[in-house]
Amino acid sequence: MTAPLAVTEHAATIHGAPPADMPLLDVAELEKRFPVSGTIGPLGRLRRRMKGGPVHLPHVHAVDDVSFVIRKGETVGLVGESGCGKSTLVRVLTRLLDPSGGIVRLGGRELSLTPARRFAKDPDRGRIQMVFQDAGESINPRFTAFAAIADPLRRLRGLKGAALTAKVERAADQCGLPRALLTRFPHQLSGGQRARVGIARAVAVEPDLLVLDEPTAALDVSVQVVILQLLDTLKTDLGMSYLFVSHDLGVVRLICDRVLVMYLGKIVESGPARDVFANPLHPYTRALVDAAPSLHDRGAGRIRLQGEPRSPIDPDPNVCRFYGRCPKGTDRCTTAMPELRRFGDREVACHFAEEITSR
Ligand SMILES: Nc1ncnc2c1ncn2[C@@H]1O[C@H](COP(=O)(O)OP(=O)(O)OP(=O)(O)O)[C@@H](O)[C@H]1O
Repeated sequence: MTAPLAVTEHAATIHGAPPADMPLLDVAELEKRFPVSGTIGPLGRLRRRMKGGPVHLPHVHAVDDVSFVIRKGETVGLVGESGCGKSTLVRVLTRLLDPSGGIVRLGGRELSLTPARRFAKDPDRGRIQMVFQDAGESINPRFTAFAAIADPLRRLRGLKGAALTAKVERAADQCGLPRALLTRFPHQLSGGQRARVGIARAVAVEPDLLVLDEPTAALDVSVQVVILQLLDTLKTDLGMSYLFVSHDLGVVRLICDRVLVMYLGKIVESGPARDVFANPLHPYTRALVDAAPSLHDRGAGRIRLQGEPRSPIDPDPNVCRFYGRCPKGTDRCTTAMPELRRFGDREVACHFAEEITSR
């Protein structure tokens, strides 16, 4: 297992010389806001400004001041309820979306300086690849398995002819996809085979970092196990790092070195996955662990907690996002947003973390 690296260590790489042991991925103060639909648009904003009216428009703060690092060879889990911002975060990291602020640095290169549209054709595009939840939906239905795997090799590596075929076949072999299936379309493949195509397509261009957005959620439990084993083998054989997004805390505890717990756009706790789940320090992580389906109920659905989350639209910067749902909440939580603080190899954003750690 890779040694843990705390969330705030990124600071050393933002200001001053990069350390010798530079993280593979360095995310600093990342923000992504979406305008609330039905708002007035750029022209309306201009009109309001000319009339001297308010120009601020409401925004969903989907990712709010998020910082973390991933080291070479590490598997980092990302967990949190639906709507906490996991998909938005990974879409910004993989440069499918532009951030509203902050830095994404991969192997020292600041990816966030390149607009998403331009990055799609960038030679470094292949260094960070994504595997989506449902390969059946993310693969073009008119592409055979061969064409799906060949597509990024053509676009990003400029391969064609025999060299292209050799790379596609190699990726299929690595992912346990029989070559005879390469001529089939997605609807002619089983869920597990489609998942293998999605993974082969991502690893064919030899990325440094694979971002897996619930890669097994659409699969039967028995197939999930086989795909997780495949991912484990590939990681060792190809020397990749993983960011693994999942609702399944059992799987995250099993395969991840570290975990990031996200709530309403913010990281509220991070640390070694086993320790975080065995002894959660943030009341939200505790609630998540308590609400997680047992082994018998695996696949029973997403975790749902009691109570309504606060609104993600222009949240009050002085109020803890978990206030209102938190059993520990007091007036203090409504006047000062708790910052992430370090406790050994853990980081926790709660005013009462000392109380919890000293139990
Ligand atoms: N294009 C968009 N426009 C406006 N709001 C958006 C957009 N995409 C996401 N959001 C909002 O951003 C917040 C985070 O959504 P996101 O899909 O990232 O959460 P999630 O944790 O990935 O959820 P799930 O696990 O259900 O996929 C939500 O409040 C969502 O409604």
